[in-house]
Amino acid sequence: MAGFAELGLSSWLVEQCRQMGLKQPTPVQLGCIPAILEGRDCLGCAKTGSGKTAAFVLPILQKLSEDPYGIFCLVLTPTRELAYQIAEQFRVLGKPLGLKDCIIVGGMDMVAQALELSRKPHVVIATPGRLADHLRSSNTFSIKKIRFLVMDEADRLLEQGCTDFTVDLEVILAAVPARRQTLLFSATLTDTLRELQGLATNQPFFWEAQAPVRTVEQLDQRYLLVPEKVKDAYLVHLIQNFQDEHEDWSIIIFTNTCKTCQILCMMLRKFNFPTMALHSMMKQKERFAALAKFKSSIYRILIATDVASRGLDIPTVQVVINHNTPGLPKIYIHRVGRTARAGRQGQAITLVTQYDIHLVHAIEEQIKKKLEEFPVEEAQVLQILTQVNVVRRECEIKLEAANFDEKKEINKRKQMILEGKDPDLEAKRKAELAKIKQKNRRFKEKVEQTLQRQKASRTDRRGRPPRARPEASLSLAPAQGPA
Ligand SMILES: Nc1ncnc2c1ncn2[C@@H]1O[C@H](COP(=O)(O)OP(=O)(O)OP(=O)(O)O)[C@@H](O)[C@H]1O
Repeated sequence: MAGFAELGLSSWLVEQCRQMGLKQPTPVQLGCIPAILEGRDCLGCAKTGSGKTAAFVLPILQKLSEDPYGIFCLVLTPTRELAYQIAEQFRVLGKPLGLKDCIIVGGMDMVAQALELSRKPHVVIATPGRLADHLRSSNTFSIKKIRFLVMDEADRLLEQGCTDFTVDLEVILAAVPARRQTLLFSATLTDTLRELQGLATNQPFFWEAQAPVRTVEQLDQRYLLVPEKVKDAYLVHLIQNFQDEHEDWSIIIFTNTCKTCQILCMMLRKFNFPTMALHSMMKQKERFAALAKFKSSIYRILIATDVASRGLDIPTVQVVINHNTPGLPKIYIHRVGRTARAGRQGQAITLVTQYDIHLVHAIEEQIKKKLEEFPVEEAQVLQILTQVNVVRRECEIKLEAANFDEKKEINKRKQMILEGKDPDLEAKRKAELAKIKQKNRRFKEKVEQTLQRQKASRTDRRGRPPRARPEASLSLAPAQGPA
């Protein structure tokens, strides 16, 4: 098998790889590095934990060493934590170059960032929102001459999820040169391939790992069917067992909302589990601190929203627990990909309620693998059920007293103001929309009731004696429809 040197990388980079413990290139590196060195655009789709970051960092560093200037490369990524992680890889592998990097993410001091940008770093690693803010408000730096534009987790950057990057990306794409190399990477590129291909037009090279299953082989994937009301007792039971059976352990638990994340963190701490929370309602400094404490194993459990589901590389994580079944298979793929990375073993357990079974089927269909049931002694769970529910309720009350929802509302308003929207006007629009929806729903219900009655009356006329129907006068007159 070809080594890093055979891919066309210079000896100093091969030495950097050796020092970092990267002995042989992974398949995505084997495929993409030569194409990028040739000057082609690249779309790299490979499983989680397969070394996609080095697949773009190494050839960029090589090109930078041949013609060093700033700003040479711009890397966009959807989350702040991921930006820091990518910067770290650039720094370590690019040390002999004296690489200057600059991280531009939200939640950090904008003035300090502007100053750093004006010093022409070689590589800028940014989340789209904050970089677009700088482009709108400052003319002390330029990305007009960049050679490389990288979009890590490219499908997330382009999809219109709860954080929509479209407007910010427009600002950024208008500021970069047309003549550039564009590199797009993700474990789930294929879903948005058509949109992505519009960005990579320079002899694009597409690399996709050929594998029957979309998740890694070393990952043991389980589900646990639990009634909604006893979910938390199962969670506590799972963690307790894992703690009892392993000496060196780390778990990431994913939840669907910031509030659940916060409540569960408080609850697990009451049971003396060393837990840190990570979600978007936390201050950025707290987010970094939480992650650092988890990475250094001071805390063994990280309970997070999907802000941590993509890209984070924490080799010690042995288990991922999905407290809720992800609504999209692609979110599942990224979440469970936080374990079993770089050839290591790992386990993923998804808590499934009776309402989520269809979601599990969708996941299985996408990943092309059946999840197996995780065996649990129900009697043991029942023993702690009341205690867990009482503790959870206490935590909920405590959080309510701390005005968590109110803070969320304030944060939302701040965000709207930053986006140039009027929060009161938005609230009014939302309320009007809700009213119209409610009116529509009522109208639909009335129509359905009327149709049912008409059907019943036809059946009656065909044989049975007619029943008294006082409300049968309801008609389908248009006046009853929504305005
Ligand atoms: N050639 C290699 N040999 C051994 N380990 C490697 C190699 N390349 C990268 N790694 C290691 O593999 C781990 C995962 O790499 P990386 O974070 O780049 O994965 P990824 O493919 O970007 O995953 P995700 O899709 O989750 O973002 C890292 O710890 C990295 O140091």
